[in-house]
Amino acid sequence: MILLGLTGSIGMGKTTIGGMFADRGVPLISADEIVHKIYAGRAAPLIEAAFPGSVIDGVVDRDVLSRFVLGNEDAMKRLEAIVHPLVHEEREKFVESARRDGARLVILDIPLLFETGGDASVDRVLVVTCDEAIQRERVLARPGMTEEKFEAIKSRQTPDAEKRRRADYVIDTSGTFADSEEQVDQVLAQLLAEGTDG
Ligand SMILES: CC(C)(COP(=O)(O)OP(=O)(O)OC[C@H]1O[C@@H](n2cnc3c(N)ncnc32)[C@H](O)[C@@H]1O)[C@@H](O)C(=O)NCCC(=O)NCCS
Ligand SMILES: Nc1ncnc2c1ncn2[C@@H]1O[C@H](COP(=O)(O)OP(=O)(O)OP(=O)(O)O)[C@@H](O)[C@H]1O
Repeated sequence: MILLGLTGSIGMGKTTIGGMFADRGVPLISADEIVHKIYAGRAAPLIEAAFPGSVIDGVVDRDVLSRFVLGNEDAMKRLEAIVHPLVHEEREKFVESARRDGARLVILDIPLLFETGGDASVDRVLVVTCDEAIQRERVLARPGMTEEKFEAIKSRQTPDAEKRRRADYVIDTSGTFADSEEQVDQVLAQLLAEGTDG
């Protein structure tokens, strides 16, 4: 079974590209989705204890939490120390179950793959990229996004050019959705051919 790490900087299209692989039947688990799930569950009491007032009705409020951590490196590190081990556990469970099901390929969508050294525990890395101007336009169009928030997030992410250098596969989402679908088909064909070679 090939473990493919999927990553890319904010707004470059990880989630969209991951969805295209999932549409083609590839099992995929997303770190962001795990975070959403545990913020409504077992992470909530731990986060409330560390960042009082950040949990509302049992669910982590991401806007409140952002105000604690964005631009505050110490606070962000404390948050990550709570969240990342739980994410890791959930991901391991998923990979084991895909292995039991006989999957040939599993995709792990991990925004911070390089930043957390996760690239060492996957077999191949796919980086999703796009033109910087398109990235900015997409991200600033999101509700609640500000220039400061965008810069704070970007400053904690490995630069796109470095990600591309370290990738085994690159998909560029600057074009149309059809262009992206075509690149997904090409990468998938290469991966499955590799898997057959043993
Ligand atoms: C800071 C939080 C509250 C902001 O939530 P919000 O819903 O506004 O944004 P969202 O989660 O969609 O993230 C927006 C962008 O920031 C990136 N990002 C998220 N956390 C981090 C981080 N710790 N360091 C760098 N970039 C990050 C995401 O990958 C994405 O590109 C949230 O991202 C969070 O709780 N992060 C800590 C957990 C974490 O490390 N998650 C990353 C995947 S494990
Ligand atoms: N050709 C394309 N391929 C993929 N996405 C595209 C394309 N054209 C426009 N988009 C848009 O770009 C946006 C990419 O956002 P997406 O959520 O996939 O990025 P992301 O990298 O997962 O972001 P984040 O890091 O914040 O989680 C989506 O709104 C998508 O509709």
